[in-house]
Amino acid sequence: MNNMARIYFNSPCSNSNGNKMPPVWRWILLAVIIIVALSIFLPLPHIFSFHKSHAAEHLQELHYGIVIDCGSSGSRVFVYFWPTHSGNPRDLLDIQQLLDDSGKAVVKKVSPGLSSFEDNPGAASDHIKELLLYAQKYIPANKYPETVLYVLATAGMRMLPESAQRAILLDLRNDIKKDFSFIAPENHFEVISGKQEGVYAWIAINYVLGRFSHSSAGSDSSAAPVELVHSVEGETAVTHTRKRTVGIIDMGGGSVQIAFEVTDLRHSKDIPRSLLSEFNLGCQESDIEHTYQVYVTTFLGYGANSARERYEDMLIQQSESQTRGVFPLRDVCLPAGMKQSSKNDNGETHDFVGLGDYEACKRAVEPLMNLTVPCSKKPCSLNGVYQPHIDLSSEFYGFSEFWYSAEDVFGIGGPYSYEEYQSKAKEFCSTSWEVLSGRYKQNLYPKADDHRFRFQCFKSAWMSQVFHKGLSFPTTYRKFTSAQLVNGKDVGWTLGALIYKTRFLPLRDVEKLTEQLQVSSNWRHSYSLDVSFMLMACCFVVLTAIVVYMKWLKCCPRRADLSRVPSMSYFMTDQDQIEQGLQFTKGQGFIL
Ligand SMILES: Nc1nc2c(ncn2[C@@H]2O[C@H](COP(=O)(O)OP(=O)(O)OP(=O)(O)O)[C@@H](O)[C@H]2O)c(=O)[nH]1
Repeated sequence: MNNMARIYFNSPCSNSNGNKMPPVWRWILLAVIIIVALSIFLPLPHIFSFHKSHAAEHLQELHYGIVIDCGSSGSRVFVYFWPTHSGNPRDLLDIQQLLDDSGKAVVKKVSPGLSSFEDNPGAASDHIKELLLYAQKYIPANKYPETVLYVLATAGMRMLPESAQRAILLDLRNDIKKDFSFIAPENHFEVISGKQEGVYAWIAINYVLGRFSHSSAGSDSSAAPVELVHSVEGETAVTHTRKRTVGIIDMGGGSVQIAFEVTDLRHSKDIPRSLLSEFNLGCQESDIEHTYQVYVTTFLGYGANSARERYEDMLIQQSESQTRGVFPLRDVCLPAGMKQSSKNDNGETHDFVGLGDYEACKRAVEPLMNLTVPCSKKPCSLNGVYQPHIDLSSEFYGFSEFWYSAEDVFGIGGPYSYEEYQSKAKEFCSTSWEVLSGRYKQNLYPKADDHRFRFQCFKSAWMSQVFHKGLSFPTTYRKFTSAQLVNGKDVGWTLGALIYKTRFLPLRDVEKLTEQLQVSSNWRHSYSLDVSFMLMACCFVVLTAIVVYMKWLKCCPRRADLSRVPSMSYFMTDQDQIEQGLQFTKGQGFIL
């Protein structure tokens, strides 16, 4: 006690005047005012931040989808993901391809194609399971039950008799659900039509290029030219503007698809309904902004591998009629000196020897395009099928064979130039097989597998003829790009299939957002009432406090008097006094 200083707080009113407002009440009054003020202003940011963080959490939740493309040359699995939809009906789902830790797309291919299980359909599911086991490693296990799975087969399966298709699909439907918990009802396993395949490829590229986006945001999308679209709403013709879409040509192993938007109803009237596809990518029924009319057609048997088979059959037939079966057959579409043995559908083996003549090859494959088939309505493309005039100011993208044929061996994938392509192809075909195979062994063509390399000469001639002679693109056309990835994203038709098949998913989020907006506007209304009430209460409390304080002041001594009264006293030891040199009387306080 001796060595310590004690501090006393003396109220100015705690004198001997008989105070009517004890200090404790003053503090209570102050506390009430502070509490009332805090209760009004503190919840605002808190409530808003709660709403914001809740919404952010909701949007960050990821959803997954798996699509397996069962093509004629093999089956390939793709994994996609998307965050919860924004709830804005103008937005489509933001579907992205899943990448692994090294930034590579999660994709796996198994060969041969699903159609090769024609005689053993019970083994088809094992083939697909291998792909699913791979894909599911990249998806969080708790998401399996809400992950959608589509197994979609194309040209290879289309070429099988229906009974064989059914047997294979049945095996998949029965077996896959036993081992995997993905969402995969029966209709998620199907053989899609060529038209669907074309439309899906068209959707995929336009989606990735941002051509379906109706906002001006996004670098590529904002650079897209604007198109006037004439359509009909009810009885009236309307015109609206939106981004110009690009056309596609997709050449697989078995079939070829071409699809492009028809933006003028006057032209679409000329197009047979079977060649026109109208669809709405929006989640709401009368969504004109997302409704597109696309000319789409498919040519089964016009894919590069099927065309090669037809070509070999044609050579065999010609040789049988002309040379009475002299073998090996001389083949202008194989590199000079290359020998090739092929088995036909009857199990017969035929030998071919390459002559390496690219121009002669182009002429030789022409009859396979069936350009002389009567054309009931002009103009026609392959096989007598009507094709409206193509607007050459619009862009086209070429997929699959168009990409592999240009890129794998020639290294010129991307913007297409007729002259460059022809010169590369001519040079390749005419180079002797001995030289070419030497280069191949030195790994100078790392992207090309053995099959691609052997048939590159044929495939490049076929691709060129289909593009220019069959589909009538002039050799001067400069707006064609072969592509596999665009903006780093895979633009295969599987992405388009998922976009199309999940187009109604946002509906739930659109409804949820509308409800939330409703609730939040109600909440804001009731909250503003609360705030008004609280403010009035606060004013009342403050006014009362002022009145009480004024009354209390009257009972207090004047400030001048108070100045003589010690407000805070130190009680110090003798030692303290000496050390601080203060004038101090023992036991008496001093004014601070
Ligand atoms: N370099 C390379 N070539 C490929 C690849 N995938 C397929 N090809 C080749 O491209 C050709 C066409 O293959 P896809 O585009 O997969 O066609 P598909 O799905 O088998 O055929 P469709 O059933 O007609 O759609 C095949 O003959 C293959 O030789 C690949 O990943 N890399």
